[in-house]
Amino acid sequence: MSYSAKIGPSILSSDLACLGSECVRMMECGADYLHLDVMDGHFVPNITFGHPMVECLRSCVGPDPFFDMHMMVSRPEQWVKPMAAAGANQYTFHLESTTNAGNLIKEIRETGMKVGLAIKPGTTVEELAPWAGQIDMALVMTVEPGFGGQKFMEDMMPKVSWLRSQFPSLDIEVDGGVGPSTIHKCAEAGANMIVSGSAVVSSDDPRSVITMLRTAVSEAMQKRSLDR
Ligand SMILES: O=C(CO)[C@@H](O)[C@H](O)COP(=O)(O)O
Ligand SMILES: [Fe+2]
Repeated sequence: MSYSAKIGPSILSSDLACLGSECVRMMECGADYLHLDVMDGHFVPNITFGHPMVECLRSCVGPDPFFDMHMMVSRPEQWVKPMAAAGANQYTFHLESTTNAGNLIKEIRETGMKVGLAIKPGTTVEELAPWAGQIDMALVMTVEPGFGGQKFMEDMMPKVSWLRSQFPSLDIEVDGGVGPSTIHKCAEAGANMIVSGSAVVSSDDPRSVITMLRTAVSEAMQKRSLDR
């Protein structure tokens, strides 16, 4: 097993006027990485921020925190180089947003960033499967992308279980409505990278929530390895 349990707060739910200090706070509370949601108002019905903000966040937090860019945009090809230059570490694009995933994967790799591939709830995991050998991470959305604070879609868990059974060492991320009450489903299905927005950011004790989420994933991983 080459993957590990990692918790990445989504800062979309934080006070957007204080994004830099919110990123620092999340890292101080034990986050393993930061999940940055980029929305263009076209691929999804909401707008967030782009590479100039990412560049500012990078200067604010320093070189170490890993930035997982969740690119909810219609033309993901357009932002690969700007995001790499701004300090992004992983470029996670949506399979639904491109007609040439193979070329995009190559372009992302050429910048030195890692490659993430996301699917919306209506996209089957079989459509993602042909690319699984070429990516670093698969993101199974557990809400319709666009907004934080939505209800977790448990019916996405068979996608995660299937991916884990087919690709035992792939990083598998879940995103949307994940928190203490839904983490066990994700962990049992085999997700190891956990995005959590409102449950972490709005908590009075984000450190405890992050620790709880990581423990749930680690215990499920241990159980899977004993069962084998
Ligand atoms: O990409 C998205 C939404 O489109 C997510 O990253 C959410 O921002 C996560 O927030 P919660 O659902 O955990 O509150
Ligand atoms: Fe996201």
